[in-house]
Amino acid sequence: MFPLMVDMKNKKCVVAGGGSIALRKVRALLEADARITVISPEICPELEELERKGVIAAVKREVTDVDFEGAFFVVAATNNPQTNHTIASKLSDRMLVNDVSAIANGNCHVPASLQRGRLTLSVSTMGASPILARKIKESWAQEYEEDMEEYLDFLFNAREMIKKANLTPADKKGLLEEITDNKYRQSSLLRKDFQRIFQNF
Ligand SMILES: C[C@@]1(CC(=O)O)c2cc3[nH]c(cc4nc(cc5[nH]c(cc(n2)[C@H]1CCC(=O)O)[C@@](C)(CC(=O)O)[C@@H]5CCC(=O)O)C(CC(=O)O)=C4CCC(=O)O)c(CCC(=O)O)c3CC(=O)O
Ligand SMILES: NC(=O)C1=CN([C@@H]2O[C@H](COP(=O)(O)OP(=O)(O)OC[C@H]3O[C@@H](n4cnc5c(N)ncnc54)[C@H](O)[C@@H]3O)[C@@H](O)[C@H]2O)C=CC1
Repeated sequence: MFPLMVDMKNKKCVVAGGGSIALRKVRALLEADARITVISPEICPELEELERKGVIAAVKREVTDVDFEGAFFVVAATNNPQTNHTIASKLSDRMLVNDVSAIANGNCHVPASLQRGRLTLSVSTMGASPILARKIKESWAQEYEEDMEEYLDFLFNAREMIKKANLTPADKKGLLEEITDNKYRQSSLLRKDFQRIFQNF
């Protein structure tokens, strides 16, 4: 397995199944601005609501092979493991496929993830214990609170300025190291000072 961040923006994603697990994957995909179609004979009220709002497309019937044409990512999330397996085995050589009922069938799976602006923390247990993955994520949530968002924006902007500055590579490296010191995470005053000093550089 190879951990990778994938740009899902406007990518065609097909979710087979309309239950609680399909809903969880759809919500995560919406965070990534994916273009989602849910196909399932029964569709839970929350997914129906998303369809009504025009946020996703939904088709009320069993999946067929043509539904997956041109898809970038497929989630096999029906409550029939055999159906999920059939979908995954047909598609996993051609596109990204996540079989929610068996890790070995697809070619990717969804880790537990925590987002703080530009910071993403993800953990997979390779299916050994999704609950442990969730608990690790929850412990990170204590350690990395909402303030990380602003700090990451600072790091991004400061790094852009450092990269463009007329400095030696060694000095740039020193500054890039310096801004990751915890004091900059803790003090917005120090962050502002750093940026002000650098702007006049
Ligand atoms: C392989 C994988 C495929 C995939 O879904 O991509 C997979 C597979 C399976 N999960 C099952 C069960 C549960 N999964 C959860 C929860 C989560 N599952 C997630 C991911 C993954 N689950 C992938 C591996 C990731 C990894 O190992 O790290 C999380 C991290 C992310 C997410 O789903 O978005 C999310 C935490 C959400 C969060 O972040 O808070 C809970 C607990 C709960 O719901 O609270 C239970 C019940 C307890 C239990 O069974 O352990 C079953 C048995 C189904 C059955 O009994 O029929 C299978 C199938 C099998 O066992 O092969
Ligand atoms: N990966 C994960 O995190 C977890 C995975 N699971 C697995 O996910 C499966 C689904 O769980 P839930 O969403 O809770 O089940 P659910 O019973 O709420 O929903 C299943 C959905 O699949 C649809 N469906 C059935 N046959 C279909 C077909 N041929 N084509 C399209 N849609 C079809 C049903 O209409 C229903 O909407 C479980 O059977 C289990 O194996 C369960 C818990 C966690």
